[in-house]
Order: sequence, then structure tokens, then C-alpha cells
Amino acid sequence: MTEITPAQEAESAAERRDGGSPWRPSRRTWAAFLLLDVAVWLLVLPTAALLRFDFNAYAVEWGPLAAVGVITVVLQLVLGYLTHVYRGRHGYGTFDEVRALALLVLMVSALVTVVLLAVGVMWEVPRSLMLIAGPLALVLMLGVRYIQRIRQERRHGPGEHAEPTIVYGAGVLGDQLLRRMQLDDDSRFRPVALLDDDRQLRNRVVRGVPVLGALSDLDDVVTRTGATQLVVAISAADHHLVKKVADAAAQAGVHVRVLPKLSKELAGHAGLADLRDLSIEDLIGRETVDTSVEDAAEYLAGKKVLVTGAGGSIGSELCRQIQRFAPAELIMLDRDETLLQEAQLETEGHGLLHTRDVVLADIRDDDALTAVFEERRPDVVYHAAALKHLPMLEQYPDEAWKTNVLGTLNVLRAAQRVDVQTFINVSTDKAANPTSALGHSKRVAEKLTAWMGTQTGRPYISVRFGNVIGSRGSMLPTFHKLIRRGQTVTVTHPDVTRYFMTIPEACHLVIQAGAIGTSGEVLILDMGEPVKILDVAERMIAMSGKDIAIKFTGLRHGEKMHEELIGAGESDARPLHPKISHASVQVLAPENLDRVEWLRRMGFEEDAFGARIDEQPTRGSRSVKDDPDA
Ligand SMILES: Cc1cn([C@H]2C[C@H](O)[C@@H](COP(=O)(O)OP(=O)(O)O[C@H]3O[C@H](CO)[C@@H](O)[C@H](O)[C@H]3O)O2)c(=O)[nH]c1=O
Repeated sequence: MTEITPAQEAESAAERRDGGSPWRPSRRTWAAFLLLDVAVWLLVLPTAALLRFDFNAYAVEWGPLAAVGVITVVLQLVLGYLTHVYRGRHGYGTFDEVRALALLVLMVSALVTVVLLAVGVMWEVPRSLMLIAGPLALVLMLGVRYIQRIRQERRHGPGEHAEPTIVYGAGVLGDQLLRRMQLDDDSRFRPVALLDDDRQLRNRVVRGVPVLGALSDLDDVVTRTGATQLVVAISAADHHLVKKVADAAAQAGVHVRVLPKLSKELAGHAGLADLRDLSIEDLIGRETVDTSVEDAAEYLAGKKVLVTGAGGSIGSELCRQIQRFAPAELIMLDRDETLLQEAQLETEGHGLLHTRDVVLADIRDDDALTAVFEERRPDVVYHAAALKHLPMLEQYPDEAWKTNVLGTLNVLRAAQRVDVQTFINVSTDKAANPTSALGHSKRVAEKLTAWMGTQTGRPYISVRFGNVIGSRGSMLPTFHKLIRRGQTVTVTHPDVTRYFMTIPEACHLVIQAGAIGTSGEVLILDMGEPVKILDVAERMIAMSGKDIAIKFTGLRHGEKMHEELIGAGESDARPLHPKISHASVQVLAPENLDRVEWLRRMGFEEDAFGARIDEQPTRGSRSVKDDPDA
């Protein structure tokens, strides 16, 4: 079903109020056009006859001409009805209507000419009559419709309150946004100029709005027009361009608005209500890697799919995506009932929590997990449940062990017991050359997954993520909150960088891994260049327009300055997709798991909480050379 955007809804509401619009006129309007076309024929037939006889009214046989008029009108009505011209098939003044009307007039003219050829000599009506009358009638019929459409359009439009707006992009999307701005009575935008970097469009005027230059002329155009808003109407705008726009707009002092998804899909139905402020995600995003998930996801159709951590940012988006591929069953497992409710709301459209799609269980609880797996017998498992906050797990490494290591082993064992065919373990780039309890625990989880792959002979694969833009509890929402409250933004180090990926991108990768990964592999997405966290903080502050300080707090224990994607000794082969690396992982059998040794070798003393022995262990003490997980 096609979704109706708020803008479309608003447009329909306006149409209903007005009893019709230029595109969907009322029955009364159609009846008026029908009468108009009849009148046109009754006008042009005598005119054509007079033209034919050099305006000599005595030469015209008025009686037979009246009979021809009646035949013409009847044909126009009957054929017009049959071809739906008077039944609202086409919006008036549209190309479709022009075509339909031209065809109708041609048919009527041709049939009347046939009649004239048969009886014209006898009736003394010129046989060429319709050659003159037809084109005249068509021009008049179309002309009236065109004028009516212009009148309709002029009746609509933004009021006094609307902000003078420059639209950047004079292409299809720009044209469409202009139309919406000009027709919507409640529009907050009044278009005053267009900008386009294509020199060939420099002299163009779109819907009465002139192209006044390129983006580099923004300053000047703002001064000339007094614009306060800049709307980006470029479907293929990537974050480089969006950054340029943001900088130019900041310089010129205008507010930038973009469409939610600057993608080609929008070109067909962009609405004003979709316009939103520029967000930091637009600026740190990249050209999204297309992992052709549609083809890859065939293995999900008709299968029972279980997602652990289904309430988390990744888990819930995964569930949403999986649902598109028609699984027989989607089982959402989480230990947090409130998060499960949110996931159900997103996927099922209700949050009643009374259906079997939600499963409340903790992956630390082996018995509960086994019972769930034995009862539900999933075919595919996505394991997204984990503890993820690096500094928290530095304080409580034992928790990382219990959830990320033993919890993963519980899920793997339960999967093995019921012969799960495909198992995807969600991992992190922090598992490459780990320096933190989080990284180390996820590395062990990767190795256990690889080991279970050797036991089952099935694809049990890990997927390494970078930082997922906007995931719950990450630095972006933290910065947002601090800035909103006007508080100092804390940045750990001026040079710290991270790789970023979008949530949908991350989920596509996970789904695709199930189709292209083989046991013993970890799949890693090429996320382009890492992003400087300080740049993000500065941009967010600049966009807020507030005067907010940045405080450098120093790298926290275990926090890397720069993440790595591929660990030492791992290969970076890309056999199937140019942006997806397949690295091989060593296997680790569960009997070789040693919690005390694991803690000790990371610099933690064995006690109930895994307290650190060394307050600031050097990286060397936790490097891969003496891999504590091997
Ligand atoms: C919250 C916060 C973070 N930072 C810095 C620390 C990091 O270098 C960077 C990103 O921080 P976070 O968004 O918390 O993400 P990070 O610590 O890298 O870890 C995340 O990204 C990982 C992927 O690398 C995931 O596996 C983890 O589960 C996830 O928590 O920003 C600040 O400078 N100030 C802050 O207030």
C-alpha cells in the first residue's frame, strides 16, 4: 500500500475544502466543461463555415450546418463519455488531458468528415469544414482549461506569514517542491529564487521563479531576495554536498531544510511536510553502501527467525527489516520488557505484548534460553544481545564476560541443539586488536561463533560493526541532550575518530552476511573514512546556534584513539562484494574458556567485580601479541 505523507493529506484536505483542485475537479466542474465543449463546437462550426466562404454569410447553408452541429455535439458527448474525458479520468490542464482531448476532437472531426463526404454535396456543407473547425475547437477547449487551471493555482499559495525561500536545485525535485510551495495555502515557504550549479540552467524560470545563480552565489542571492530559508532539492545530495550547503548557509545566515531521505525515491512524491532541519546525521553520513539486501535475503522467506537483543537499536531495526522478507515467524527475544514493547510497536503496530512474537528471556539464563529454542525451533538466529558500553565494562568486566562471552555461548549451544541453519553474531570493530573488556569479550564471542561453525558445519558467522549513527546511548544522542540543555559538551580527546555506519546499513550487512558468509569468517563493512568526534561536536554546537563550550576529558581506560577494522594477522579479502571484507577468525572451544586468565591478562584482578590491578595499563599490556583470548 502506498503511504500517504502528511503533505499529501494536507493537499487532499485543501482539495476537499475547495470542492476540487486543478487535478481532481468535482462533478460540477466536469459538467461545466462538457457544456463548454458543446458551446465551443456551436461557435467554431459557423466560424469555420464563414472562414471557408470568405465571411460571405449568404453562401452558408445554415439549416444543414445546424444539422452538422447536432451530429458533432452528439458525437462529442458520446465519444467523450466513452473515452472518460468527462468522467474525471484525467486532471484538467494536464498532458494526459491534452492528449485525450486531442484524440477526441480528432475522432469527432473524422467521423463528421465521413458524414460530410457522404452527404456534404447534397447538403451543400463544405467537406473541408472540419479541417478548419477541428483545430479551432481544440485550441479553444484547451485554452479555456489552461486559463481555469492558472486561476485555480493562483487562488492557492503561501500567505503573508510564509518565509522567503531559496530552493537549491532546479531539477525535477525543485520543480515539485516549488509547486507544493505555491499551491499550499499553509506553506511556511514562499519561493523567491532558485539556485543550480548547472550553468545551462542559469536563465531558466521555473513556475515563475528565476534561477539566480549557483550555490556559490548564495550570499549575494540572499541579499537580493531577503531569503531566510534554503531548501535543498537535490535527490542525489551526499554528505559532502550537504556539508557544503551547511557551510554556505551558515555564512549567508539562512536556515537549511532538507528532505528526510535525500534519495531518488523521493523525487516522485516529495512534500513540504517532509522538509526538516539539517541534522548531524546528514553531515557525518556517507554514500550508503548498497549491499543488495533484497536478493541476499531469500534465505529468510518462510523461515523461523529469532533475534536476541530485539529491543536494542540494532535488534529492533533488524526485526523491522526481516519482516519485509516474509519469514514464517519472527521471534523477538530480549530481557527488557519495555524495549520489547517498543520493538513490537515498530514491527507489529501494537504494543500489547500478549503475542508469541515477544519472548522475555536473558541470554545469561541457559535453561530459559534452551527452553525457548526447543519450543520455538528457529531456523535463523541473529544474535544482537550484548553489553555495549565500553567505559561501563571497563568498570565491570565480569559483566562483559557473563553477557558477551557466556551469554553468546548459551545462544550458540541452544542454536546447535535445535540445528539452527544460519547464525549471525553481531560484533564490533572493537574486537579487532582489542584494548578494552568490551573488545576482548566480543573477540571471544567471535571465536566461539567460529568454533560452533566447525561443530555444526553450518554458516555461523560474525559481523563487525563500527559506530552505528544514532544508536541508543551513543555519543550523538548524548551530545544532542547536552546541547539541548545548554551544558558543556564533553569530548574525550581532540583527535579521537570513529567509523560510522547507519542503522539500516548495519542491518543490511547482517542480513547479507547470512547469504554470503561462511563459517569461521567475520564480515566487515568498508565504512569509508573515519570521522573526527571533535568535528561532530563543533558542527552540532554550530547548528544549535547556542554558545556552548567543549571540554576535553581525556581518553578513558580501554578507549582507542582510532578504531581498526581488521585485526593483526587477519586478512582483508573481498571475494563477493567490493565493500565487504571477509576476515578469518581463530576458533576457540568452550572448554578453553578461562575467565580468571581472561581478566588477569587484561590487567584485572580476580575478585567479585573484576577490579583493575593497574589503574592505567599501557596498551602493550593488553595487545594482541599476547592475545588473552587465544
Ligand atoms: C558519549 C561520548 C563519547 N565520546 C567519544 C568516545 C568515543 O571515542 C566516541 C564515540 O563514543 P560512543 O558513541 O559512546 O561509542 P564507542 O565508545 O566508540 O562505542 C560504540 O561503538 C562501538 C563500535 O565501535 C560499539 O561496538 C559499542 O557497543 C558502542 O558503544 O565519542 C565523547 O567524546 N564524548 C561523549 O560524551
